[in-house]
Amino acid sequence: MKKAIRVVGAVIMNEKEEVLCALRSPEMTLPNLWEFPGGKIEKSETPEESLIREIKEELGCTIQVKEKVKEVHHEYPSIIVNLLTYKAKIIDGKPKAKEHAELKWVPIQELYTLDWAPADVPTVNILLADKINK
Ligand SMILES: Nc1nc2c([nH]c(=O)n2[C@H]2C[C@H](O)[C@@H](COP(=O)(O)OP(=O)(O)OP(=O)(O)O)O2)c(=O)[nH]1
Repeated sequence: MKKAIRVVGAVIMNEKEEVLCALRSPEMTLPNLWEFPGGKIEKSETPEESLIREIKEELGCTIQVKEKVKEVHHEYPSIIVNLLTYKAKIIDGKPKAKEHAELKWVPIQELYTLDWAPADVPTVNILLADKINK
């Protein structure tokens, strides 16, 4: 049976309504695909606590976690990922790519131009739809 993991991802937005997108490095699983920075939820943590910890580890900054965007159940060839995404904003520090190949701020309407990890596509679609309906 495939292993299932619970993962959180941060939709970090700035005052220009750009989203901080992170490129997975060639050495990671799902190499060279864009994702929302974050990672696996540890047993003792709430999703919000995991997200704050992961962002500190991966980007070296502190975030405030806001509302949930989407919960996605995605089956990859060797693993099942339950991805929870939350909106977030940076409250301390400047993001640096400690583990990712690249970070970039992308306007919401251009998010579809990136090559996303498949589990992230529903969240991208919600962000795009919200932008269009505003
Ligand atoms: N952090 C994050 N992971 C995602 C996203 N979308 C997606 O499918 N994933 C997958 C990639 C990984 O298999 C898993 C996240 O675990 P992780 O971030 O702790 O994994 P990792 O790359 O450090 O470790 P590994 O899986 O390479 O062993 O979820 C996303 O938007 N953010």
